[in-house]
Amino acid sequence: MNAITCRNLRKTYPAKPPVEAVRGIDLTVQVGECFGLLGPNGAGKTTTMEILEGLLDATEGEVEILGQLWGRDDDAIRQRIGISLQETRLSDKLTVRETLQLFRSFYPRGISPDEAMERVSLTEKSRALTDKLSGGQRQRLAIACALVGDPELLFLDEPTTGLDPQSRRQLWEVIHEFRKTGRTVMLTTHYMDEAERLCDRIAIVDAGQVIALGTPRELIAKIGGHQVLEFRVSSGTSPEFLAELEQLPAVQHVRTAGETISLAVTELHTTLPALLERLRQRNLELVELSSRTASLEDVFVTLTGRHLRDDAP
Ligand SMILES: Nc1ncnc2c1ncn2[C@@H]1O[C@H](COP(=O)(O)OP(=O)(O)OP(=O)(O)O)[C@@H](O)[C@H]1O
Repeated sequence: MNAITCRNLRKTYPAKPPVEAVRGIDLTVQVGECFGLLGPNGAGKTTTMEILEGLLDATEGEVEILGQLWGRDDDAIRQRIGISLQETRLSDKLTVRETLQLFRSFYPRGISPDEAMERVSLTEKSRALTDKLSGGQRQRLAIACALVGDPELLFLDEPTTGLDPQSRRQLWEVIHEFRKTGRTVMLTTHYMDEAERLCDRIAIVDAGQVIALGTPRELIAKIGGHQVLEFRVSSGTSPEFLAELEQLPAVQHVRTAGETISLAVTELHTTLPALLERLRQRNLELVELSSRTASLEDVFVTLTGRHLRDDAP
């Protein structure tokens, strides 16, 4: 049995012109996996998640959750999943404990509100009204609400968007603890570090389609180079020079962003001396040079020519 199976998922929003938000997505998520949908704003991640969560009807396609079908076994599925939406509206008239008691009342079985608070480290705030919580605490409460029914499968839509680094790490820890019990997590994010850190497998989504699927390592291996060499030269570059770079040993891809040139390389120690020699022959002065390990951001940029986040350099 898989935790999630969907076939040929499509969603077209009625608008003028209609918006094809999801354009034929097939996914299989195994029990115990943490699976991530990674993609830029508007890629169709939330739409896909909401269909998988049973909150939105697909235009086409079928979704099976833990061996049961949306449209046939809805009540049974709802007892087995927990959902944390991109934005959770909590009643500001309720305390943390009351909020969790309310959510607990929706499920015939589950964990106690106290245990849910404990799991997300909110015990000290049990009597605080929800509108007195910080952003990170509110988000942890939203996840506690998703955990209070003791779900087998947890859906998290952009769980850490807008949070400070410390709050993000706290949330990662909550997810990590949940997974220790062998349960499944499906999340969306546009933070590549989050996807790399949390997910066993990732589907990179762009314009309503999966453009790459695999473990973070497999995806990075797909672009050919595990290292990225970035540099700038003083006097600009020419198309001939860029073409020459592609011929350097161990270079898989050449990319430019403004004046910065990035080379995806398989063997840094082979490429670097050859690059320096080429610059010397062309009388080009190096102004900046750095190397780093390739990331999922590099995968996305290589596949689409765009960055995952609008504010990325
Ligand atoms: N109710 C709706 N009516 C019409 N278009 C919609 C509706 N909801 C979403 N869309 C459009 O569908 C596309 C996919 O949106 P979706 O929210 O699924 O993307 P996303 O990847 O989750 O992006 P984000 O990270 O910004 O949430 C976008 O072009 C969006 O504008």
